Amino acid sequence: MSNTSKIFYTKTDEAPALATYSFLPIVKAFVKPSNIEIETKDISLASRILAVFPDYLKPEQQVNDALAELGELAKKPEANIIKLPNISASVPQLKAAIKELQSLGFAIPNYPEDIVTTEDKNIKERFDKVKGSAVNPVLREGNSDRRAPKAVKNYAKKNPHSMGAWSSNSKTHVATMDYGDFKSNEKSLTLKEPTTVKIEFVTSNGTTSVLKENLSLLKDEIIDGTVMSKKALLEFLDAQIKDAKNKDVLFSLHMKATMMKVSDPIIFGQAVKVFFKDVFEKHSTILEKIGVNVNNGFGDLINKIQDLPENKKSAIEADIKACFENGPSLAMVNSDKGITNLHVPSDVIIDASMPAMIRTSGQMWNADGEQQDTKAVIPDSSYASIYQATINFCKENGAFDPTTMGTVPNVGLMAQKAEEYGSHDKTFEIKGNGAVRVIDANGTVLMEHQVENGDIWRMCQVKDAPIQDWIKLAVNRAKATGTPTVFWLDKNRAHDAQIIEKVNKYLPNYDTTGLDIRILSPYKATIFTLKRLKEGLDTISVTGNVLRDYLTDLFPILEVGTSAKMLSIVPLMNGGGLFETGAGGSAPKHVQQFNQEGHLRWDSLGEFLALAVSLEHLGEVNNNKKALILGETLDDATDKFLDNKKSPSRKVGELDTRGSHFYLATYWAEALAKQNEDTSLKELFTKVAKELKKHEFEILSELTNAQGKEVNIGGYYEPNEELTINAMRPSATLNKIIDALA
Ligand SMILES: NC(=O)C1=CN([C@@H]2O[C@H](COP(=O)(O)OP(=O)(O)OC[C@H]3O[C@@H](n4cnc5c(N)ncnc54)[C@H](OP(=O)(O)O)[C@@H]3O)[C@@H](O)[C@H]2O)C=CC1
Ligand SMILES: O=C(O)CCC(=O)C(=O)O
Ligand SMILES: [Mg+2]
Repeated sequence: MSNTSKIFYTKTDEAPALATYSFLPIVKAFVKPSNIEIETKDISLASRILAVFPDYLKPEQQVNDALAELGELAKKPEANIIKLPNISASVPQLKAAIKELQSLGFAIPNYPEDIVTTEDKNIKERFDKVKGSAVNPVLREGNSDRRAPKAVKNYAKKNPHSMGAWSSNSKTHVATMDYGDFKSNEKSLTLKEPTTVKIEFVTSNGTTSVLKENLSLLKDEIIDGTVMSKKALLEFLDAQIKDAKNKDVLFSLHMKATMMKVSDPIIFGQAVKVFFKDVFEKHSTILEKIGVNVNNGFGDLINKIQDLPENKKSAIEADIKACFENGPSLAMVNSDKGITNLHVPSDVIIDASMPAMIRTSGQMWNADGEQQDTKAVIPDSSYASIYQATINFCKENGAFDPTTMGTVPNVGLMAQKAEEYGSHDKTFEIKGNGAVRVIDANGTVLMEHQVENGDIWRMCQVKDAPIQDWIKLAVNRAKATGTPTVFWLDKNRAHDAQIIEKVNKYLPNYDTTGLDIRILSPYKATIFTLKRLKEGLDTISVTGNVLRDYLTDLFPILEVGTSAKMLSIVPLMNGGGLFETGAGGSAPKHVQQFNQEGHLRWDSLGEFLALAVSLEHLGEVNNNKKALILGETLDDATDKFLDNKKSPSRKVGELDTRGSHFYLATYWAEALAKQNEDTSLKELFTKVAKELKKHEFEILSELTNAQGKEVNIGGYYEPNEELTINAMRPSATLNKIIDALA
């Protein structure tokens, strides 16, 4: 079969991976009679680790590099990829996955703590390919169009999720730097000609080292360079820790250590060191000796001191305790288990963590498991103002009301590793004092920053073709909806000023008569958008890559309760389609509940929406009528699914993900039975719908019986296939109907 009638479906991690074991057999069975093939590509963390170590594995254990294959496919017109959320692994997660794989007999090496030999270096380089956000940037060969579909909005209006009330006396606030950070030090320019640059570090005594060379840049590409001053950062963190104590609010740090996998773990580590300053000052020698790496969080210290002799360990523990007693209270990730905001850099990820706080009356959880006002520390000031503006708005106006509020779709500049989210291979922790220079092929210094030991210097890029595509997408969405459209760009920020020039250059290429398109700074755009939002009015946000990420969690979480219900389309620049399932992540908390109680609360609405647009794309590109019918009927089924409230419940014993899939299948079959455009599909699915309906009670009781007990699927990162299938497909009656179709 040619690729043209093929949809690629990703196997990922955690909750969406579990859901796939239940949902994918249904999908495969429903599309098979129309000769549409679904091919699974395993891009889970475990599979990606195995893919980089073929030489360490037995031949039968080796796996293809499915991510690289999909990355190539994304550049071709025939691409039709459904992408579920995956783990962007922090180092603690990587280590846990490695340990699990080793225990299953895969002889992969350990993550090297210290780089001594060339082999260590080689191993670390391979793991670095897997670390952090290593999947999405590879597949995102297009810009992003994320919005809440009408049916989802209407559902939320009729069935509002809970929203914590806001008090005008709330002490919650955002703390961000006002000098020395990435925003303040940014320099930016647009290249007039193509060139190749190198990045050099020249120490104050004149020694030069090359940080990166042979970086090819295109004509009209925008590049930025900037630096986060370590000195300024430490001063800021120290002041905020004291201020949190004085104001009696929780101290919380909100970073994107997964996507910004070089800079943000370092900043996270600095926060750990400042918070536990006395511990690190008093015990520096021993902590260094046992290899504590604060970039992996406070949890790394706790883990590593476990092996110390009892007297040394208890001395350190006593000083930790003193830091807790003398410092402000820390926001908690899990109060019962004593896991703080500073334990693991991937536990609190800003795009989801700030909206969760705003939805919860601006509060986070303290060590006693109670809600408390919070200082949200976001060191770099590039985007922090949008959260402060939202917090101010909630203090003045109270919480948003999901039954009346408008919606904020997003058009995001994302293609080809745009902006900060593509900067990790050009981010460096500077060792010494001196200057960092970007030098072009003619030897001209394009940019230069004075730096000090420990500063973080980085360069970002964004090519012209993605910017043009992004502006076109924004105009298309504005035209399709007639909704006011705001480019969130700050003329006083170096990078944004360059982008604004391009917007002003390319926008006149379109007929924008009657459209309301404006450019506002992120802070002003937030206020403009929030006022309208409260009045029930919609506003399209057109943003760079970081705000795409932040806003497509912030607004959906406020509007519809979760970003998992977003339609999330990436029209690939070469004509293909990448369909992301929602805008959220892989919900590790859902796996905890599933393991403990056999109840999975993962809502697959994002998968339903993505599959429908994927089928529609397949139908349009290939003139495949059956695919179009499957897509349309799936949308009808999703509407009915929402109307009948068949989303998973949070409570064990009630309908969970598996039961929700049964209902979706039933409604999809019914919609196929009802349509009159294709008689063979009509006949076939009339029978399927009848069977599903007839056995509803039996199927539901089989699914409910599988709940209420611990579930062991033989692994977390690499669960056992058979155990997982059994756990996720526990209804023999349902399986029989689906398998007969397949
Ligand atoms: N596109 C991608 O590949 C993305 C991947 N990630 C990765 O996901 C992991 C977790 O990130 P995190 O910041 O915790 O964010 P998540 O979005 O995964 O989870 C936060 C919370 O959102 C709610 N939620 C998310 N998805 C669903 C869903 N389908 N149904 C119901 N509720 C949902 C859950 O709330 P509740 O617990 O209240 O039910 C969940 O605990 C990380 O490894 C991160 O790197 C993150 C973002 C995008
Ligand atoms: O790739 C990642 O790590 C996160 C992606 C994300 O949060 C998003 O696209 O919204
Ligand atoms: Mg996100």
